[in-house]
Amino acid sequence: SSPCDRPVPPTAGLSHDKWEIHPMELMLMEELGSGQFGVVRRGKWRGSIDTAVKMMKEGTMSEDDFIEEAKVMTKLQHPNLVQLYGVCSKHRPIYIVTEYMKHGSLLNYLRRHENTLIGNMGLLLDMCIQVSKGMAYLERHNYIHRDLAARNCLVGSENVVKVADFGLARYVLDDQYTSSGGTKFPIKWAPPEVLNYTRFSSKSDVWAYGVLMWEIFTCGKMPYGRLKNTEVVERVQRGIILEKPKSCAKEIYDVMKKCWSHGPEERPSFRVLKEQLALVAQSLT
Ligand SMILES: CN1CCN(C(=O)c2ccc(Nc3nc(-c4cccc(NC(=O)c5ccc(C(C)(C)C)cc5)c4)cn4ccnc34)cc2)CC1
Repeated sequence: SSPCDRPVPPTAGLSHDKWEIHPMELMLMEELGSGQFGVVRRGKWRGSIDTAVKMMKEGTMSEDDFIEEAKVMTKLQHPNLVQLYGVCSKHRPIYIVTEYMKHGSLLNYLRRHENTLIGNMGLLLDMCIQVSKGMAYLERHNYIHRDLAARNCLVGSENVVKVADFGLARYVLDDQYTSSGGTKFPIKWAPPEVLNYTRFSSKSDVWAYGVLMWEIFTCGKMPYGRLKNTEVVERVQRGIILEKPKSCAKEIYDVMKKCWSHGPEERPSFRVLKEQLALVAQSLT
């Protein structure tokens, strides 16, 4: 009988919680660092797969909501997104298991390699293009990052750059991070509509992407230098934008400026950004 005749047993797909990783299959190795969530360690999954394991400090995130969302996140797959392999949610702290990126955060990579990167506009532009591809994929899937920045991108072998921790911001419990008045809120990557109404969208990700481009072309400088958050909010609302980085071609700065259009609808989509940057890359070769 053809499959459509046979009733599907109600347990189909539930038994293999493919987003659930058995801790016995994970071998934890050296610490990679710690974020506001707790410790992140390198791991081996099923003996051979390199992973990064976030061990979520209790009380830092709404775990049940995240575990539910993880089922969706594991389905988001793209060469420029850090792949979520799954979660270990049957114990505390829960573990978030992703693919491993051996060169760490893009921000640290830019700062560490400033001398070799600063003159290599082609490589810096390629990093921007890689991020725009990952973000265009998220945009196509109506998935908003909410904290796109060089610190939340990672570098792997052969200068591959991937976007990490997309959507994770929604599960952070620390309201110093979640409320726009909080000390940990990423003010310098936020557009006017987020500063005023915390209205997140793929177009607010595009604003943050413009700041990320600025971080890449300054090899990891802090946007707006040492200005206080209140001073940055005031400038952004008055339409004052970041200056052109020294080693950045005018055509590239023109793209950044479009990302910082005051109204979200005036900003290009990631689909358009990706195409515009590919044209700029062609014109520079
Ligand atoms: C030669 N260098 C030596 C030093 N070095 C390293 O030690 C190093 C090497 C590889 C690293 N890789 C990874 N590191 C991490 C990592 C490490 C520390 C902290 C974090 N991030 C977090 O814990 C974190 C991320 C996002 C968030 C928000 C607020 C957005 C929700 C909160 C917390 C990630 C995650 N990864 C996912 C895939 N690969 C990695 C990290 C560091 C880099 C290479």
